[in-house]
Amino acid sequence: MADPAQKAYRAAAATLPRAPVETRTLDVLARLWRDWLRPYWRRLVLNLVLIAVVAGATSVYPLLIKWSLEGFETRSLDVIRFAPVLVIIAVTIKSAALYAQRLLTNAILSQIDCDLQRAMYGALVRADLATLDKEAPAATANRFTTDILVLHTSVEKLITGLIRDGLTVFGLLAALLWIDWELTLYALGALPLAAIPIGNIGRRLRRIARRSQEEAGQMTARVAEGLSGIRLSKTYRLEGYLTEKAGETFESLRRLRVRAADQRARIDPFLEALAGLGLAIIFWVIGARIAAGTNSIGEFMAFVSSFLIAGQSLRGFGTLYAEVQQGSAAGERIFSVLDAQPKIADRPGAVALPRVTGEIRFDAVGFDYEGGAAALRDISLTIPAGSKVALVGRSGAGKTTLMNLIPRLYDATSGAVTIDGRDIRDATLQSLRGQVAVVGQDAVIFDDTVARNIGFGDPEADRPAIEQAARDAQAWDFVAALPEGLDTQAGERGLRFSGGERQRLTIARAMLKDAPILLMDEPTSALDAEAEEKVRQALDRLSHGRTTLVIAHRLSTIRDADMIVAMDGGRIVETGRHEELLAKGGLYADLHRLQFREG
Ligand SMILES: Nc1ncnc2c1ncn2[C@@H]1O[C@H](COP(=O)(O)OP(=O)(O)OP(=O)(O)O)[C@@H](O)[C@H]1O
Repeated sequence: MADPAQKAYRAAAATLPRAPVETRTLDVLARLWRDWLRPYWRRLVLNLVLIAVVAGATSVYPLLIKWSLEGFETRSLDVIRFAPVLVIIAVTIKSAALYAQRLLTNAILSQIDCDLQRAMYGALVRADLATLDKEAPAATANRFTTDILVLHTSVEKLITGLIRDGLTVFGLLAALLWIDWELTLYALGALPLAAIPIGNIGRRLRRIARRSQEEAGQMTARVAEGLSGIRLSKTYRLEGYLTEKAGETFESLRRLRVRAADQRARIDPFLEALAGLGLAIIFWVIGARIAAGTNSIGEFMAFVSSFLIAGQSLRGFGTLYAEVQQGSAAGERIFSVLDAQPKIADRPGAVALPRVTGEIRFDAVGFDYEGGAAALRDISLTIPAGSKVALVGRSGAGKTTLMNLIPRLYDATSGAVTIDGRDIRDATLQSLRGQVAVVGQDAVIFDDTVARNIGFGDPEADRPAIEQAARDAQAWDFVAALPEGLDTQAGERGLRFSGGERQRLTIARAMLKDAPILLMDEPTSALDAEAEEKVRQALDRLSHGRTTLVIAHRLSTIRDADMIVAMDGGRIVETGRHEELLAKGGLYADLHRLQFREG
């Protein structure tokens, strides 16, 4: 494994692949509509109808008032009897429609949130490790909450605002044109010019929104990182350091928020000024016309009041525009997750690998991490079927990287890896990974029952097979003692078990998988002597008859290996059995001396 600090640094330094920086807002909206909103078009239409009902009921109020007042004056019995009833009906209709509309909008949008989250999670768990490495997991998780929320809010406002303000603006515009088309053109002549500054503000807002979302991801990552390492941090008295580090991201997020607010705040006054300019033009033209006796004051009043109301709705549009820019930045980040195409996938014509004997060959293999230095160079190595091979070397030598190539967690940059003489890139991923079992230092236990946790090794295994695997892995003694045996919940990250117990559960899982190739990152190095002995027995049993590749941290455990491969700086520097390598006096002998002295 690479140094966690380095990993964290790399994660902090980059993010998941970004969409081409200037994807147009319209493209994002079009995609949102095409792929995510359109399936719900019927409900959306119903939503529009409800918005229209609300608007209709609202416009009935003034009519009702006018009718009632007139009726009251003439003491019309009809009016006196029915006016209150009609008011109640109108209010009831409006309230019901309003409630239904809000509910429906949120039901549609929540459904879309859920669809997007599902798709994003699916894309992420299928993504290549090389892609996932680029962002801290907590920052990626943030896309499921913050980005989704920003998109949700912006689409919600878009749906209601576009209809409400759009209808008002177009209605009033038609009225203005009808009252006096010439004056309308004069008054709105400057409007197209507004597109330039508003467009600029929009672009800036989007950039800021994108950076804010990235920063929010960093913030979540920092908080999560700090809390997950809190035990260690406390013993090193790192509270001050952590608070300061996290404070930096809070601060840069604050700065971005202020900048966004600054840009948003410019839109309203700008449109207000533009409306003022229009009004000045109206005054000027009308003034001239009144002086010439071609217009009356009455015409002037109607025009001006409609113009002012239209101006208000136009400002509503401005706010909406800002909102949409932010939503589209969030949409872009969401889509970039969906678009991360795994490079490690089945080739056309890939065939299912039949059960292998397990001979593994590395043929002049080189590997570079994206943006990193060469991690493996010119590796040529044959691991005979059924043998036990140990990888040793200093930290960072490339042992984990080499192992990761076998189940194609990464693909070699050059050269080839073959199993039973077949290039692993020609086999289907499923059949390849089905033949490889992995037991690592961190025993991964999911928050499910013990039986399920073991059963992941072979989804078709029945209870007796699971029980047998637990016995073979020396896990039965503690599993049987659990309150509900195999059906006991393992708890989050398997926290109810000790390190050694967790290891034995993962060994049981590997037992059940019964794969011909076993990869181990020496899982006993973190255990105490007693736990280690049990795990070791289980591992011996597990590795029996399989091609076993083990990363050895304690050299005492690999004296019996068929071959020891010593690595340094991404290369193999020597291979041989324990005694041979000791006699040779090279890297292995050095490492051995070092451990012996420490021991
Ligand atoms: N995801 C990654 N992205 C970029 N570089 C990486 C990544 N993982 C490892 N490296 C680098 O590749 C080199 C080999 O790392 P690797 O994890 O294979 O070493 P290792 O021998 O397993 O070390 P250790 O014994 O400490 O686990 C190191 O220089 C490491 O920093």
